[in-house]
Amino acid sequence: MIDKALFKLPGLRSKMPFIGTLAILQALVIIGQAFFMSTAITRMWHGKGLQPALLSIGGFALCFLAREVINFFRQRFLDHYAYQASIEMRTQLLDKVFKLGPQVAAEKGSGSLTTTAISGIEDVETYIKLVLSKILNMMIVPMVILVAVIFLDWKSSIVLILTFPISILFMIILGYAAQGRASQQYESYQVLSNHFLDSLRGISTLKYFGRSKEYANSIYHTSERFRTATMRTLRIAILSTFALDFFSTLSVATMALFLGLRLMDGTVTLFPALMALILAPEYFLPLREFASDYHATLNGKNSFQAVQAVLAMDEGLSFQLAAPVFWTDHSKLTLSALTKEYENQRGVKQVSVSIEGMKKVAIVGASGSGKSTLLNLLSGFSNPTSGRFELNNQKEMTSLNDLNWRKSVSFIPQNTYLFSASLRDNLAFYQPDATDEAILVAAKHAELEKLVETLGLDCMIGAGNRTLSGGQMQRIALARAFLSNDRNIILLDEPTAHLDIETELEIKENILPIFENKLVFLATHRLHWLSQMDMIIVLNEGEVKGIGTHETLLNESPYYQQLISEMRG
Ligand SMILES: Nc1ncnc2c1ncn2[C@@H]1O[C@H](COP(=O)(O)OP(=O)(O)OP(=O)(O)O)[C@@H](O)[C@H]1O
Repeated sequence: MIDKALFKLPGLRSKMPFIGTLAILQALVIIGQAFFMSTAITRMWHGKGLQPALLSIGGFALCFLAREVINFFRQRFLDHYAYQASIEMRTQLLDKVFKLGPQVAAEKGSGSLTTTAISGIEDVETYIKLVLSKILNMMIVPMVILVAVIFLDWKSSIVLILTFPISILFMIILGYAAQGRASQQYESYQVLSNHFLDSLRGISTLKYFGRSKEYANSIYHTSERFRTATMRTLRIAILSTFALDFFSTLSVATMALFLGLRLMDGTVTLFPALMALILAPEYFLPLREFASDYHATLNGKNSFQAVQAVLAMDEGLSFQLAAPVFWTDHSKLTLSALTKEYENQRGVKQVSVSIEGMKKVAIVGASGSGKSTLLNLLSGFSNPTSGRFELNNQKEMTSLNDLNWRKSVSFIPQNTYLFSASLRDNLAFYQPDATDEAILVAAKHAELEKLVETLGLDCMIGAGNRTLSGGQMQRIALARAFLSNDRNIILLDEPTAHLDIETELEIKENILPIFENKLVFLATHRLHWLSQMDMIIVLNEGEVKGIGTHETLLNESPYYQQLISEMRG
């Protein structure tokens, strides 16, 4: 029910004594309420009239008020603390997601991450409030009331002592069953979130191929699974509420029966009997209040664990760069036995290569040979499963997932992401302070002159705005790289894949001068790049099949010869 990691929340331990003290105070005013009410009734029962009872009624009203005031302040205090803690947790979560980079979205799913960061954190906020108020109340209030009942009438306290552990035991048994169901519910929620977001992203493709109805059905079935899982959890949660209500009512009734019999026997007087009876429902109240929010507690616990799981993810950094790297003729990057395994075991295996100075390195291989995987490792967007990087023979790193490294590279991925922003901001992505003149020069190099003329730099593009073709998007990615003066390491993943061969050759003329005085990694399927490269890494099923210049590989590597003839078509 309570996750131990919850106690590691900043400031929580120091707040516990205060909330515990409020729970004790609350128990005392409940006893006060019962005392004054029993006194008033007893006095009136003994025919002393209303006058002497008025003082006790006033005392009762005061205790009632004090109880409400304590509740109000405790609630405000908890609301404030839980809100602050959840904001802090959301900030940590987002920080961590940005530090981990795209690999966390690939691993957990963007939909699941988004729901964790939004509704998940809200569930955690409720969870913190519930744990701090209801669970603490459940541990303190019944005990204080029990002591009072023991003093009033120890025989009545036996009923309370016997039924409380039974109720708790019952709750634990149901709790285990509910936990399993709630975990299934949470898993199906994550699947639904990912499935929904993926379908939304691919909606135009689905529509284009006439498969949108099929997907609508698939989302319906996924949400049905989530609904069924939710209903199963709720069934157990409601069962536990019913069971607790039943046990507490039964024990209060049993106590009332025995007290009635003993009152008639004269073995107990009216005042202690009445006060013990008034206190009995209060004894069970914290337990019942907790049971009524049981479902929310389970949701909150699952969300809390999901957040903790992301926060505990390894950033894969054994060493952090102190500043962005400016690549020089003497800089050196060594990859040693670099391996990246996905669940399907593919990726890249044991890649070892050393690159020095302003080299232009091509990565070639058939589709699925691991080109993008290697570029993602070089960009720091994913962590290797094993192996290491060495920078300038001194800094050994288990991953390049380092903010300063990412600030050193321009990365042109296969699919360019356009931000919902102006054309200017999209072009100046790596160089936000670039002047309009510099932006226009970069746009010209990327053959985007006409587009800029037609739309203007202020035109909003990206999600929800003006859409661009695949080729135009890729040219924007190239213009971004052309504009980035401070980053002289460029990674390009099939940079011209969406362009027709004429445009590609035109842009190539502009790209080649920009490659000068830069370290370049270029993954490509196109033959015409290879003769202009200083080094070619040949991959086949994730393994290196050869490293060298175009000429040496042509003479020495039969696999490269075969690949080249396949590329020629
Ligand atoms: N996120 C991932 N999860 C699981 N497997 C993956 C993932 N990314 C790539 N793979 C697998 O790793 C292998 C290498 O993929 P990669 O995208 O690196 O190849 P590629 O040479 O760039 O292919 P292409 O030329 O088609 O872009 C493939 O078998 C692919 O299915």
